[in-house]
Amino acid sequence: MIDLKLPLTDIHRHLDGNIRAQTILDLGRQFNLALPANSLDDLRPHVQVTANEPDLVSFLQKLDWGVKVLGDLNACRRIALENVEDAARAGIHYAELRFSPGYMAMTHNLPIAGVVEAVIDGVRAGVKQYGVDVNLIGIMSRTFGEEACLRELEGLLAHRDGITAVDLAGDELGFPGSEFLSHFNRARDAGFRITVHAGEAAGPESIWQAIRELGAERIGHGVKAIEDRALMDFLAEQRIGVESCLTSNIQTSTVAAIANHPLKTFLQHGILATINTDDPAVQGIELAHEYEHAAPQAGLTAEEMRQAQENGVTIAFLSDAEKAALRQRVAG
Ligand SMILES: O=c1[nH]cnc2c1ncn2[C@@H]1O[C@H](CO)[C@@H](O)[C@H]1O
Ligand SMILES: [Zn+2]
Repeated sequence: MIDLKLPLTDIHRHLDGNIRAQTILDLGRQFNLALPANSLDDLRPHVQVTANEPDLVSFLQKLDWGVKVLGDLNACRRIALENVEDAARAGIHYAELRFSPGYMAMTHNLPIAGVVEAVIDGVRAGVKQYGVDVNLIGIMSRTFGEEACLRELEGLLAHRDGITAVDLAGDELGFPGSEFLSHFNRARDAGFRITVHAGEAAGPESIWQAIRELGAERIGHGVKAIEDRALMDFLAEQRIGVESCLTSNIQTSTVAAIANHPLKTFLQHGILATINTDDPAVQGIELAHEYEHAAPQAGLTAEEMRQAQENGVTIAFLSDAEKAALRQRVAG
């Protein structure tokens, strides 16, 4: 259940994992691309999870059509704007939208820095139009290797002022964090905040690595921390935030059954864990579903959900003044 007196945040939400099926059809037509289907109903199984996937990498393939239709920078701007509209419709007050500019640029060989600029521009227009607060997180997609990630980082650095943080996402098992030390050194030198997808496909050692070697202040998913008591203590003591995404973890087969999701244990352990979507359009869910269905099924009490909602403001990549303003705006 969502506490209407508190700000509603979604701080783990992939902009390029939330491209509307209708927009994929529109852009496919606009750029004359052969799509796997020509109607919404027929397209849906190609771009949305219909049954749980066997693993993370299979799940991630569902995002591919969304970026394959990004035929020019205007298309990137469009999906950024629509993402802000979607966040507003979901009742979100503050969103951190993340995107992988190299992944978006890949199919049509778009300039990566141009993609970053177009996303920033579309989000700015959306913020004005829909009144949601948004910060952007730039993703380096580990799936495509070190050099591709370096090009993403450079595109993000070219628009440093429009980007709040950087993240590492994609195939965690195939591309361990240890391959990206220099990327994160540069990102930290540039003053970016740091969050890393870790402990989703790989084990607790991947979370330790993200914190100690990449400088992660927050962890995306972090599910496998449940296997390491010392790590859970460390996350709580050091106030390292955990961005939980309940339905996503079921759909990627990271967690076998929702009743066994570790979020409740994390909260009981005093970890600053939060409730987020991940890739709403691909998953076929919105944030309300996570609070109203997934979280109760994961065994959270109303008080634990309230705590998770509160944690969303606490660990947001905002200044103390911005957090206070956000609370004030919602409390009215
Ligand atoms: O749940 C997830 N875990 C790991 N990586 C993800 C997840 N969802 C999306 N991406 C990755 O993020 C980039 C697009 O923003 C892509 O690299 C996509 O594979
Ligand atoms: Zn994610």
